Amino acid sequence: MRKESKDVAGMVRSFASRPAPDGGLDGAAALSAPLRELTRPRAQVRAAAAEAGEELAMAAENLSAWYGSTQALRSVTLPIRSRAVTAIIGPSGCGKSTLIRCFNRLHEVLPGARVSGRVLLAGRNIYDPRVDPVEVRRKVGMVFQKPNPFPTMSIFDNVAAGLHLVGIRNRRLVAEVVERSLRMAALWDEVKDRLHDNAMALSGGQQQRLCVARALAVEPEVLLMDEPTSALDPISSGKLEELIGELRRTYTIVIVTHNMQQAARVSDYTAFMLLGELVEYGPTDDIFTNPTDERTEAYVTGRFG
Ligand SMILES: Nc1ncnc2c1ncn2[C@@H]1O[C@H](COP(=O)(O)OP(=O)(O)OP(=O)(O)O)[C@@H](O)[C@H]1O
Repeated sequence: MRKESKDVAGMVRSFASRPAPDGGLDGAAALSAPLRELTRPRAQVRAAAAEAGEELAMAAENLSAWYGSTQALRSVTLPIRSRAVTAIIGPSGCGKSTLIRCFNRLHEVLPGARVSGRVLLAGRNIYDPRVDPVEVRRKVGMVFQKPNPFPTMSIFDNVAAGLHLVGIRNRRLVAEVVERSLRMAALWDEVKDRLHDNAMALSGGQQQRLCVARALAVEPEVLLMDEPTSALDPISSGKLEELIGELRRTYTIVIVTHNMQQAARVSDYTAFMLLGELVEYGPTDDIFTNPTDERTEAYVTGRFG
C-alpha cells in the first residue's frame, strides 16, 4: 500500500492547476492560468503531486450537483489516481452514485439535473462546452448495480456493440477485441463455445462480467462501478472482486460500495461521503484503521449508516 501525506487537498490543488496539454480543450483557459492561480488559492501547490510521484486520471474540483432544487453534491474536490482502485463509501443518499454519474456526464441526462464545478480527465474539464459527452462516456465507462446486457443480443454482439458505435466494423478486428475484452473480464473460458447464445442465458455474475467486457471493449481510461456486486451471490461477487484486482493493473477504477469489507479488500484509496460532502479521502488502510475525522471513524466502525 502506498503511503502519502494527508494533504490530499494540496495534491488535488496541484493537479487542478496542471496546464492542459497543448491544443487541449482547456488550451484557452490555460493561457490565463496565471490569473486563475491568483484567483484560486487551490492552484498554488503545483509541485505536490509530482513530489508524491502519483499520476491522476481524474479529479473533481468544487463539484456540486442538483436534482431540481435538491442539492446532492456540495463542492466535492477529490483526486482519482491512475491505475488504482478508489472506493466511494458512505451512507445511503450521501451522493455516491451522483458523484460517479457526474464523472461521465450521465447526471445531466436527467431532466432538471445540473452540475457546477469541474471534472478533470487527464487535465481537461469534461464540462467544457466544447467537449462531446458521448466521447466522455467512451473514455469513462460504467458498470451499473444490476447487470444490464442488451437483452436481444448475443454474448458476442453485446461486447461488439460499443465498437460499432465508435465506427469499428472490420470483422476480424471486432472478433479480436471481443475475445480480448472477454478474456480481460475473466469470462472467455466460460463463454468461448457459446458466443452466439443470447446474453440473458448467462448467470447474473456472468452477465455482470459481460458488462465489464462491454465497457472495456472501447478502451476506456477510467471504469466506474456503481455497487457492481450488490445483485450478485457471494461466489459471483468474489469473482468480480478478483477481476477488479486484475484490472487495477491496467485501468483506473472507481467503485461505489456499501460493503465496507469490499472497499477494504479491493481499493487502494477510499473517499468517505456524508450528506453530499466529501468528509475524508486517503489510502484505504488509513481510512479504515486511522481516520482523521470522527464521522469517518463512526461510519467505518459501524456506529452509523
Ligand atoms: N433522480 C433523482 N431525483 C431527485 N433526487 C434524487 C435522484 N437521485 C438521487 N436523488 C437524491 O440525491 C441524493 C443523493 O443520491 P445518490 O443516489 O447519489 O446517493 P447514494 O449515496 O448513491 O445512495 P445509495 O447508497 O442509497 O445508492 C439523495 O438525497 C437522493 O434522494
